[in-house]
Amino acid sequence: MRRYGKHTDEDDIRSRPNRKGNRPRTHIRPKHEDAAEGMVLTVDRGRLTCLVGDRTVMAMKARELGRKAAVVGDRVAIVGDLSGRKDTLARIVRIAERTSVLRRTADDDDPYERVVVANADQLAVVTALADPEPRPRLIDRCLVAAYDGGLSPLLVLTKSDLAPPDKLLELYGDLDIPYVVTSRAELESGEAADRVREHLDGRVTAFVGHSGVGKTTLVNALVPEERRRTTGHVNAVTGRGRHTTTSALALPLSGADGWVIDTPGVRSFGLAHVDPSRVIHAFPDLEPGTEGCPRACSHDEPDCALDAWVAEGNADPARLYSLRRLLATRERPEDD
Ligand SMILES: Nc1nc2c(ncn2[C@@H]2O[C@H](COP(=O)(O)OP(=O)(O)OP(=O)(O)O)[C@@H](O)[C@H]2O)c(=O)[nH]1
Ligand SMILES: [Zn+2]
Repeated sequence: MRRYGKHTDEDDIRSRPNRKGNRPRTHIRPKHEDAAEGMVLTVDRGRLTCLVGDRTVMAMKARELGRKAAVVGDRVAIVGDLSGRKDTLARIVRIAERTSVLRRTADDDDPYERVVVANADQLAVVTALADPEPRPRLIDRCLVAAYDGGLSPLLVLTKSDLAPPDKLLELYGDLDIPYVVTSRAELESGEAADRVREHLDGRVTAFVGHSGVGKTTLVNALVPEERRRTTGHVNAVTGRGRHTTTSALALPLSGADGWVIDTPGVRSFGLAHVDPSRVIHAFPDLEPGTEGCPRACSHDEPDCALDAWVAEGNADPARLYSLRRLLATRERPEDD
């Protein structure tokens, strides 16, 4: 587990202007040097379920954190009652700097981004090949969110017993995204879980998908039996029914080292927050070609230097085409 930058939050506090001219509060504020490290597993109405060592501890955010919200996957410093006993409530006093952030906006006009998951290494985009029909635009939007937030994408194509994956795979071929195709028979034999697991070992993977694609079925095959989720079933971690939570939920991977973060089914994935310059980091073969771009280039406009640079033979035109297709998902309405 990563160490915490001890002074991050204290520095914020110190630099805050002392408007009322009274005693600076920093002198009386405890530094919490004895705080334990934990990871946020789920959030429900301001209550955060955290893993501290091998204990599950309920906590709330300390007032000194201000408006900064802790989300699933956050590494936190936690003080107070860490016994994990019923009806105890610890306090989260620091949130460590995040290595990645999966963000979404409720829709494209919504200026407020929500961090859905912190510190995930990978985003598994689960898509059914049929029933429901694949929605490439939604996949593209998830990929943009992954690239923007610093997660590497993984495509999981389910229900190959109902339709072949070829067309969809062709669409993503130039993006070089790792993928797994699964069927009902492979789910039943355990082979589906085994093949997906190979991509998850040693990593924290957030799973997203439209409702009905088989995400729950798959996640259940990847986590210990007592952690499995079913509709209407009470969740072992939160003690609440599945439908009462809108938060993501981190679950330990069984049979390998890693975490599976299940997220609520998405219908849309707002991208108002996306910065094209962060997306292009995921295209290292194209990035050098942006040197001649105008400032704050969207890389999807007439002055973009990438066209000429690619035409000179510096990179594969198919890659630029794929990048543009992804970037364009930010400008079009979501459901088509
Ligand atoms: N034919 C077929 N059906 C599958 C497969 N995987 C899952 N299903 C079925 O698809 C339906 C939806 O699966 P869920 O796992 O509940 O889907 P979900 O993505 O979690 O959807 P929500 O629960 O609505 O979020 C269920 O009836 C599953 O049995 C598959 O590989 N092939
Ligand atoms: Zn450009």
